Amino acid sequence: MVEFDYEQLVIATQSFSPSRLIGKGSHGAVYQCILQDNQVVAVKRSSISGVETQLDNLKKLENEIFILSSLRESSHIISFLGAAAQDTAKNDKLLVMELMPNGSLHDLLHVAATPPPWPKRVEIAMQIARAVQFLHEGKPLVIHRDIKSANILFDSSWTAKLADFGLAILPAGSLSQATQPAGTIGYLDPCYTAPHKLSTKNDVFSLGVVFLEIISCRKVIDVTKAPASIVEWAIPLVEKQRVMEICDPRIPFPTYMKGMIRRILSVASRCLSENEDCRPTIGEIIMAMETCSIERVRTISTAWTSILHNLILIRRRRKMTRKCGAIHAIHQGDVNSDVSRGKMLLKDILADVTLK
Ligand SMILES: Nc1ncnc2c1ncn2[C@@H]1O[C@H](COP(=O)(O)OP(=O)(O)OP(=O)(O)O)[C@@H](O)[C@H]1O
Repeated sequence: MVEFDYEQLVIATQSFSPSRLIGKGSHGAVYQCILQDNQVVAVKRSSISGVETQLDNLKKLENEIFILSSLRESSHIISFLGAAAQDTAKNDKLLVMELMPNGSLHDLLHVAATPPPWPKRVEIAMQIARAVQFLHEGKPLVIHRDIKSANILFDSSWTAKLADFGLAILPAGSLSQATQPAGTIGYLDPCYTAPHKLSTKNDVFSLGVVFLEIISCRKVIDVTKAPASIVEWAIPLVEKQRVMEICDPRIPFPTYMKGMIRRILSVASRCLSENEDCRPTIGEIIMAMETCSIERVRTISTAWTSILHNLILIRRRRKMTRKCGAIHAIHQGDVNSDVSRGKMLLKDILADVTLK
């Protein structure tokens, strides 16, 4: 793990100046930081209010540093660049990570003026599923415990990456047996009621909620609506096959995407099953989503092949008609016809025949 110099980071964030503040969460604040080599990164510092909460926040940040430093590089997980510790007794720590300049999925869905187009939504859903697959199928196995749209951030090329590993846990570690359930209301698995109920299916539940949020653009808890919970609202509609009512009505729906959206909603409803054993594993989720995109590509490529085939046929027919016209002209000895052109076309025909 790269150890940064704490004092250098203080200078590079202009002493955690409000002008460098990107955002604040319940446990920490993130600042834009310009390193000596002019690289622009993000630095997370734990919140420093109240002695007890300060310790809690520091523990959460230390946990995030520990988890991120145990992971390999992944294109779907925020890149960890290193950490810094204050060398005096003040016990302050900093996490250095890649800067995600395009905000969060939460803001894209609920704050941005223009809703994301359907193909982009499908792409984002796939990228998040891949992030979870990396955690659940990788070594070490990691359970994130706080998958939500606010923790999915976009890099400069609008690739979605999973961030905020403050609550993440390595189930193989001794800590996991004692760790109390945690997460965010609206995304938290109702089955996760005691430490021993920790499982990858907790993340699968949260992923299902995020899928519903991407397709509907509805907030996960919206007290102005009945039912307020996105899960209670959407699942009965999926069960009654009224899936189109869940889709965000603000932008036109391309017909060719219908199958894929249906598939995502059906996967979401399985992720949200009350019985954890009925929920799919992340491998099954990816397989279901990939099968559908392969089917889509196949449909599109079949359509393209038939369009190209028809174009070739039309061109051939036109060419043949012109050639026959020329032969006819030569045979008839029509003085008005361009005999030399006819001869040239005849040469073409002979060349064609030779080639065939
Ligand atoms: N690498 C990053 N690049 C840009 N912005 C980031 C980055 N990491 C976090 N942020 C933003 O900083 C803010 C606070 O970050 P974060 O949510 O991780 O803090 P937290 O206190 O751990 O969160 P929570 O309230 O979920 O516990 C959020 O608005 C988030 O979008």
